[in-house]
Amino acid sequence: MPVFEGTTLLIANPAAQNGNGAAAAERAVALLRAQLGEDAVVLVRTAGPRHASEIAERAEGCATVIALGGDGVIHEVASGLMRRPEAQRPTLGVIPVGSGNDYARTLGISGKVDEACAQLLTAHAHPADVGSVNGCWFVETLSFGLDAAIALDTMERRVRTGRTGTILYMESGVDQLLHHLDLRRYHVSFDGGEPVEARSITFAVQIGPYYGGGFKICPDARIDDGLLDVCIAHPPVSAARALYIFLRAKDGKHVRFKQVELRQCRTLRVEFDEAPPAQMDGELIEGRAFDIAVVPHALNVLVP
Ligand SMILES: Nc1ncnc2c1ncn2[C@@H]1O[C@H](COP(=O)(O)OP(=O)(O)OP(=O)(O)O)[C@@H](O)[C@H]1O
Repeated sequence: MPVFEGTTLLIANPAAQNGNGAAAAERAVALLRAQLGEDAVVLVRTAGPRHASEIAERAEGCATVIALGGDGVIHEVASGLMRRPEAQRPTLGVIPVGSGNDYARTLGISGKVDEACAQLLTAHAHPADVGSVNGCWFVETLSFGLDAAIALDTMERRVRTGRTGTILYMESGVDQLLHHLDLRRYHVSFDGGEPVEARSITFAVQIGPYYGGGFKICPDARIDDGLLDVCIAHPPVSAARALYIFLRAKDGKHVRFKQVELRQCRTLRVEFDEAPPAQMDGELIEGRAFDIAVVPHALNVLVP
């Protein structure tokens, strides 16, 4: 089906970015309707957690579903679409209105609503890989340890301080690095190989290159290569050194440090001694053992 044939469903989180999602949704639906027709775009506002994924899962007869909000609501919409049969899975478009906006950054979609709508209206559908972990889906990032603790800390910090974007992640990162630099012990097996025991500070599994609001943790990750890109930060490292390496990750320059290991795989299993802080696309995931795989080209996504 051509990208904008039939009804386009716009699923918007009015609470995204401290409430900016509400006005962004009104603006986006007006811009999309002006080009596609009054009746061609249906706006549904999410009422709370998991609502976006329920709406996406029921998106009958839509060629395209657009998620408006932060990485959390994009994650929910993509998860709902993944629960549909592959042949009836609409194309996913995103309008980023969040604090991190990492998936939109990967797709090259603007953080400004007007520009994002213009980009989507002339975009084409491109196949994207999706990650699976213990029966859940992720479109950009899954991580354990320090980086996940940072992502989870940002949620509480944003409510408390009202900050968003890179400054929010920087503040949180510095605080976690200086006060919670814990080593996690685990066994990991890549592509069905022998499990190896290791300890690390961070362990990120990526579909796209970004996490944490623009940190290029796996600079070479591509959304369509059928591979998971993994970044592991090994000890020994002091808090000051870890902070220095963390700041270099903003532009992907952390990869030159000997503590940083990058690798690619299609599946991996990681079993921690104790349940670590863990996040997928910025949302909390709980557990001690994680079975992770890539589903190549599982979802079509709109790219400029
Ligand atoms: N109406 C709503 N009121 C409150 N929370 C909602 C509502 N709809 C969805 N949510 C939840 O809000 C959470 C965060 O949403 P979202 O990711 O869109 O914005 P954000 O948190 O501002 O951005 P980011 O994920 O980039 O930090 C999601 O977990 C989602 O389930």
